[in-house]
Amino acid sequence: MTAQNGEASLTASDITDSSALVHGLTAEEIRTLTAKCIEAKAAAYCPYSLFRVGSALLTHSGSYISGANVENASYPVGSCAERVAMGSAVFAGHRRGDFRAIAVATDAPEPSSPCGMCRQFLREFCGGTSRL
Ligand SMILES: O=c1ccn([C@H]2C[C@H](O)[C@@H](CO)O2)c(=O)[nH]1
Ligand SMILES: [Zn+2]
Repeated sequence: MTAQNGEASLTASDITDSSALVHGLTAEEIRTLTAKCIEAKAAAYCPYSLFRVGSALLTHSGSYISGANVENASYPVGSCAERVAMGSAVFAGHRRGDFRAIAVATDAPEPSSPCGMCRQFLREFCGGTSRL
């Protein structure tokens, strides 16, 4: 699930029961994921791109784990928000099969989807059933 909070933005309160059904989550879970990934964006370290990204994971046990992008002067060394969130989750003890959903927020007007490196990184822990 991708959320933006620039213009034409999605906020947690826009989530309806039917949009939640599409993702196989409850409306409350999507609202919380939306709020958490937007909040996480504020912690981004992105002096090079100036593109803030926040991410939030929901585990089957009901935990929410957030991350934001952390850049580096050597650009490829930086990490996307999704990998920061997943790295924190793994550090907290979560493993493959623990994840129900991952949400991503940016300031862009259109939804943004994870890059190839994040897809590979997430695949290690999400299998094929986690919702984006
Ligand atoms: O899904 C995405 C796409 C981009 N970025 C970051 C990487 C870089 O710091 C900045 C610009 O690409 O946004 C993420 O964190 N997640
Ligand atoms: Zn990425």
